[in-house]
Amino acid sequence: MTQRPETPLLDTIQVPADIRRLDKSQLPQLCDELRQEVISAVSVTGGHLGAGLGVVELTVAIHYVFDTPADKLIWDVGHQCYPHKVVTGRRDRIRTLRMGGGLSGFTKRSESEYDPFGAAHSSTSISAALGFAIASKLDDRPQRAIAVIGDGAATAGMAFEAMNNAAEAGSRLIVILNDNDMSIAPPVGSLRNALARLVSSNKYLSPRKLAARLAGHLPKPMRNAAERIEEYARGMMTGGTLFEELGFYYVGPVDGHDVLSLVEILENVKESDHGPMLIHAVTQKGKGYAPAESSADKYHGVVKFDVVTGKQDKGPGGGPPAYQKVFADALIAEANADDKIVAITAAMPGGTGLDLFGAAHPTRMFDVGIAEQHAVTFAAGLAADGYRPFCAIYSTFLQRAYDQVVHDVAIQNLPVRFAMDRAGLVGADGATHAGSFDLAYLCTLPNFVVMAAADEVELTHMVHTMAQHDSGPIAVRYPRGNGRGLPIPEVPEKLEIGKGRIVREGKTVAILSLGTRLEEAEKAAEQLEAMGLSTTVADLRFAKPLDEALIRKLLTTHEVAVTVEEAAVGGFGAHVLTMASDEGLIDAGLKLRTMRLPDAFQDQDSPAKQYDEAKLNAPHIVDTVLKALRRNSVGVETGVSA
Ligand SMILES: Cc1ncc(C[n+]2csc(CCOP(=O)(O)OP(=O)(O)O)c2C)c(N)n1
Ligand SMILES: CC(=O)[C@@H](O)[C@H](O)COP(=O)(O)O
Ligand SMILES: [Mg+2]
Repeated sequence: MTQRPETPLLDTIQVPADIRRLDKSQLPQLCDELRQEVISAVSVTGGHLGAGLGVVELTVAIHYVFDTPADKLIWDVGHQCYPHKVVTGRRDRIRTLRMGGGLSGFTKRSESEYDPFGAAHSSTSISAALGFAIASKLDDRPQRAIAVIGDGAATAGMAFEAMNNAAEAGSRLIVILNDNDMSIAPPVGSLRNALARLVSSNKYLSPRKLAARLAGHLPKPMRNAAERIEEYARGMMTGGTLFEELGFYYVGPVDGHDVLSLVEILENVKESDHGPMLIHAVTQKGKGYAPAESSADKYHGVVKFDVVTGKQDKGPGGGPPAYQKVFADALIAEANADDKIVAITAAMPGGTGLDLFGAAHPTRMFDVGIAEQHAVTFAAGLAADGYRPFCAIYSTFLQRAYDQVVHDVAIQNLPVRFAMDRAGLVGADGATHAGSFDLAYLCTLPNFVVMAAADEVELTHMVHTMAQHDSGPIAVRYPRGNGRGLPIPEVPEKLEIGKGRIVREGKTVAILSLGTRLEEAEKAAEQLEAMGLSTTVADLRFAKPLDEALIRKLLTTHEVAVTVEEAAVGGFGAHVLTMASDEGLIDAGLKLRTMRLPDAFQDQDSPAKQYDEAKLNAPHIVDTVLKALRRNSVGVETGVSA
């Protein structure tokens, strides 16, 4: 059991008002204790550690200076919010982080009044904060909105869309740029270089110097030419010109770990009336925990670990490979044989496996930063000019680029390949990261081919098939986690587009599976056979185009047909139903049922528990069949239909 740290001062803190009652001189000790508490908690829960350690001082300083929850504090992504949760009435539950029934791993409105806005997908904080700031302005309330956005999240277009509008908010909007020179991987692009120049070419701004500047600073409209020259000179010197031109008063760079200096700077900022302020805080991801500070990823995401050694409990190892590795290995093999294959990630090289691809083909891997919309249209441009781009974006994050998928890829019928990892339910990250909707949002698009891999062998075949598919857009989905331990074929098959496969022959019941629910479908078939119900299991492989011949055969030769998919309504099952209805296949009394994710956002839990809750495992498949056949749980006729 991890020894809990001694935290005598933190023990006196329930909510931020308790922090505000402290003497300023006590804040450094509070930060130390808060940091130890976060390390201890995450060592037993796992989760996001590095980002939170980097904002301990910012958390304490912001809550000390601003009147939260009246002043709205919005954390971008929200993965760094654990220190915030400890000091906002949730310390007693902090060791339930990301567990079923426990605290969310991100900020969440339903969890606390101190979480005015939910997060998890990045780059939303300034837009949301602007909403609160304008509401406060319209109501003539004094409340401010403070957005804390990381240097990675700041690379997304949405952040600039919000900054472009920020002037509206006047002094009610404060943006704190938390610059730790890290995304999940090292950050990329020109903004990163601009920030690095800014930090390297300037000493930290002192509270006294800031106060002098603010005192001497005239409101923009009154500013004369001299003032403007001074501002540009300052901007050039400080590099804040970019933000100044976007309408912010740039304050920085400041030391994001000097809590007393932060407090004074924030107090200056709070009193200023110079319009939207952008404070450039320089921090260190993983700050204060040596194993995190010294690791390449700064312990961005960790499993349970030993606090003393930092050693993570990753299990015995040697099990089946993660799907992202299977994907990467397959793509590397294709790229070895075809120099037109390129790969694109939106700041997720490790999670997608493209870090492996980049090691093998460094000139053909592109990390565009947190910029999914750009990634898709960038891929479309490459495809339009004869390349074979593989856009590897998690299912949930691809949602952000849907118009680019429709407008730039589908309508133009460009051969962009989409590798959608984390399809289906993802466990600890909860509803914001579930890949529930990609079948619904892609299968409705003309020209698209949409596949779902049932296991690692199928994924290998599908990557090969995608590499050969030049006639239009094609996507494959596969889940978070590891394969079934099946041998990966040396020579992958090129699958016939739109053709599924029978994996088990039967007569009475047909289970039409799409994706990795196949394993549960096969278990269900065993259970049904034991009740005397002969069961066929098919892996349809393609959600679009459907294997209509196979579906027609199954639906006209079995009494019951059940579709199963790890996706929300509107995907595979819906399209099978549409086909069955169009062809009158359900007119003659066929019992057809679709099994899919519930019409609900499921909170975090283990994937197994989530799929049980979603009624998408073997017992529920059996139950669906028995109810359709009006049989009880042991398969005996009851005459009662479901
Ligand atoms: C739209 C979107 N794309 C990708 C991610 C995955 N992601 C989570 S945190 C992160 C890096 C964020 O970097 P930064 O904003 O600098 O925060 P830090 O972790 O450095 O504190 C990424 C890419 C996401 N949450 N949302
Ligand atoms: C906070 C965030 O969005 C990422 O860190 C995400 O949690 C990664 O998900 P995986 O752990 O499935 O790669
Ligand atoms: Mg960062």
